[in-house]
Amino acid sequence: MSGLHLLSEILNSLLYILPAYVANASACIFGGGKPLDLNKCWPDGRRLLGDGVTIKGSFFGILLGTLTGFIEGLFFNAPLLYLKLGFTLSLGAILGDAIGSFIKRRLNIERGKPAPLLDQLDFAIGALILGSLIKPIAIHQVFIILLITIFIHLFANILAYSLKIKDVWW
Ligand SMILES: CC(C)=CCC/C(C)=C/CC/C(C)=C/CC/C(C)=C/COC[C@@H](COP(=O)(O)O)OC/C=C(\C)CC/C=C(\C)CC/C=C(\C)CCC=C(C)C
Ligand SMILES: Nc1ccn([C@@H]2O[C@H](COP(=O)(O)OP(=O)(O)OP(=O)(O)O)[C@@H](O)[C@H]2O)c(=O)n1
Ligand SMILES: [Mg+2]
Repeated sequence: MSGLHLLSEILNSLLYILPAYVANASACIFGGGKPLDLNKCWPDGRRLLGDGVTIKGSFFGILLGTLTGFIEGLFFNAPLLYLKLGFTLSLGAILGDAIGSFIKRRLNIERGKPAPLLDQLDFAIGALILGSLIKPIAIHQVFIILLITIFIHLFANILAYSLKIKDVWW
């Protein structure tokens, strides 16, 4: 594979997963308030999801991620396909992040405490599963996305921390 080919594979992968990135970042930027689990606990006595998964964050995450997909679709001349893709990627990102929080609570990891790899990849895995129902991608692109997401997520979180949008840098 030539360098140029690799670069275009990476750019294509980033364009594919972009709505999920916007969904995750928007949930963080516009989130807060009433938790999605409505303060309910699991039989283990701990919260179902915790205070880090909110109704407002989930709503704006899905809305702005879907809008991002639609805007991409205008460029690619397939607005309806990308609207659907944007929606499934965003819903998958928010669900994946919520499942990540569910797993963290079951492992007795408090809200906001780190769970390496799970924190970086939960939303991307959720997005890839639902997004591929609308527009499947090759397996090597899945690996490119997962690998790059680890670094972009870390970078975005450090940026969000320095902008005081997040309390921790992971
Ligand atoms: C465009 C529309 C319709 C709306 C814009 C929505 C919006 C407000 C977007 C914000 C994007 C942005 C520039 C964010 C800056 C970074 C920041 C403050 C992020 C806060 O995110 C925190 C973190 C929370 O994660 P956690 O809950 O799991 O702990 O979210 C992680 C964020 C990301 C993984 C992605 C952030 C990155 C982007 C949104 C843009 C990345 C862009 C590229 C990699 C380049 C795209 C490549 C091509 C070819 C276009
Ligand atoms: N569906 C979501 C996802 C995220 N957020 C917001 O984005 C922040 C960062 O998300 P994340 O790092 O996933 O949450 P944590 O607070 O670290 O909680 P957890 O340990 O459950 O991951 C959350 O605190 C919350 O304010 C939200 O409001 N709604
Ligand atoms: Mg999380």
